[in-house]
Amino acid sequence: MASAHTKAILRPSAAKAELVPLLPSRNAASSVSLNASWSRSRFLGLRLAEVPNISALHGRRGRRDLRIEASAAEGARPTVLVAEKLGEAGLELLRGFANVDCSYKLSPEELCAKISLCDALIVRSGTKVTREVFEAAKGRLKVVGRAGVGIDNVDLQAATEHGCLVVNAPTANTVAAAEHGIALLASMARKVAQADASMKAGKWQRNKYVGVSLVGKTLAVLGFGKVGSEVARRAKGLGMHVIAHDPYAPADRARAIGVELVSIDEAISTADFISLHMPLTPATSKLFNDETFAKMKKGVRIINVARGGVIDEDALVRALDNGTVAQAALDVFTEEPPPKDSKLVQHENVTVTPHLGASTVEAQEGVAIEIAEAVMGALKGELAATAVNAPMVPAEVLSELAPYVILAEKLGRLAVQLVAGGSGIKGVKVVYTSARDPDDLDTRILRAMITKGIIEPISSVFVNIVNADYTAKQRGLRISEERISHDGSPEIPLDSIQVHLAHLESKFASALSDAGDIKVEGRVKDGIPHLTLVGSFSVDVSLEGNLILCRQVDQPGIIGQVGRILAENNVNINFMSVGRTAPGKQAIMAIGVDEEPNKEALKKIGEIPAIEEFVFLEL
Ligand SMILES: NC(=O)C1=CN([C@@H]2O[C@H](COP(=O)(O)OP(=O)(O)OC[C@H]3O[C@@H](n4cnc5c(N)ncnc54)[C@H](O)[C@@H]3O)[C@@H](O)[C@H]2O)C=CC1
Ligand SMILES: O=C(O)C(=O)COP(=O)(O)O
Repeated sequence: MASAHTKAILRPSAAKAELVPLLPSRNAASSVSLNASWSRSRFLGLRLAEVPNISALHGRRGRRDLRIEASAAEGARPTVLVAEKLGEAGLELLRGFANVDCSYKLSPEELCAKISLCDALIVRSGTKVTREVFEAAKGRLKVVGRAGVGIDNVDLQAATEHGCLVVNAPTANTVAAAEHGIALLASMARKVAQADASMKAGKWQRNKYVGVSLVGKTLAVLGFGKVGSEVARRAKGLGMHVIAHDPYAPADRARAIGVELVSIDEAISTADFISLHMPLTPATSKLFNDETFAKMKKGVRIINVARGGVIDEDALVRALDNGTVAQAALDVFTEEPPPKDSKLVQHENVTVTPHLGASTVEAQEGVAIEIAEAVMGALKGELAATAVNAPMVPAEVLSELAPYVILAEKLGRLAVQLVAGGSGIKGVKVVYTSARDPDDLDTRILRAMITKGIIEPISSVFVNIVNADYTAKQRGLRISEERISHDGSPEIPLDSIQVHLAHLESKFASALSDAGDIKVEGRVKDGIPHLTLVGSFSVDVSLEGNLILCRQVDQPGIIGQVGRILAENNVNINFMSVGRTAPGKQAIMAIGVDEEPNKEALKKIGEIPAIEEFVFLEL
């Protein structure tokens, strides 16, 4: 923590002064979420552990949160709780790396009781990973792996607030789900399940089970993502006319398959068959209700292999009873398993399967391997390609930004240590100077690190790339970003990063800019982060070890006096630079030191007559 002295208000006791907490209290409720998005799973991910010091981004809280990486390195294995059946190939991979506890069918209470002993949790759709689970984890749970696509059973907001990464396995069961959709489509049209049950009951009812043909019929695919587009492709092979509705799907992908993207009203009012393939979100919950059924073509047939909650099930029963919907084929239900006396399940025009979309041998092996790799990667400090609640930055971008990531955190740490007691930080402005096109510079990871640098020294929360934006918002910390274009080479991502803390008193008055902000600026030189500006004084000191900033009247001998005091206390100087306004006027001396000087040494530096103020800062 910073210590600060000024000649005017020299307070030796301030050598370990507490910094002012950010406002409002960190317990304040907030509804902010960090870029959680369903479509994120399509982006490339980061491999944090491959970049020096970047693993600190994930799950670090001082020494305690280095635990997972340290434990992997030291042979103390992390513990992975597998709460639902997972393919053997995935379990084998996990066992090579972690202690694997396969405990299926845990009650919510049992899950909460176990979770504080686990570093990772793997689930399918049958386990609700609620806020209570994250709270019960007491900070140990670092990653939740969803062995499948839908993450509506994981409280993403709570995961983000707890800095817990959520990863899924978004691709391995796509074909299985699409094939199941087609299986339900065909078997519903030909009443296969009903005819089968009738024969097994000893009957031979050829007239009762007359079906409808698929060829030439219109199928509306709602949700034209991975599964939806595979269903569309297969339905075209069956000779169907396929249209699709998806507000976010690219038109060229639809065109490539020969599918027309239409409005939801057009889709549901013209289709003979409707197949649902969107996620369950607040926007899609009960999207199919009395009103939507009323707009459908009479006798429409509906297939749902997505999520039960997308349909108002009572409304579907009414639509089946009044003939608006001729048939439905459902793999998913609002409540799973549905109540035994569910009218929907029992309805003679409804074909049901118990959430089997992903249940093929091949898909389950694939999903198990996909999620095991994602979870292991996350535990090693890598951010998986399938992270759902963290910004995705391609590996090559991350590797290029690596020294700037370190610089960003150090500038945040420096700036916050310059704040004088009494004033809470509210506004942070980050200014990036770069020759790059703004679209070609992803600053989210830098912003996360500046946030980490500002918040961690003054609080007990740990900040990582998952919860940085959330934590900042929760604490009332507004972080704005500005770009200044620069004439250098676009090969270099950034020329400089400036961190401004708005209108605060500083322990080191020289750190205030003309605008009255605490201002520090850094650059990367030969791959090493340097501090290059404090307030309006240019300095140049590598950001390693710790830092002493002194302001003095420019005159001979000061460097020698400070150097001698440090040497007498066995404090090694690793870098030194002096920035002055003009010869003989005020100067700032920035001294990089490997060790922390003791109070006595700091006091002696403060007593050098020419030194007007100084501050010791931990990097
Ligand atoms: N029954 C089962 O066992 C399985 C079910 N699923 C479910 O299938 C669904 C689709 O999975 P994927 O295709 O892998 O996901 P995806 O993310 O690739 O596709 C979902 C698509 O839905 C679209 N969408 C979002 N909101 C929409 C709205 N209001 N209207 C229309 N489209 C909207 C998105 O833009 C996206 O293109 C998910 O709900 C998933 O949980 C997936 C695999 C197996
Ligand atoms: O992947 C999905 O979204 C699924 O619905 C599959 O669920 P499951 O893993 O079979 O419980």
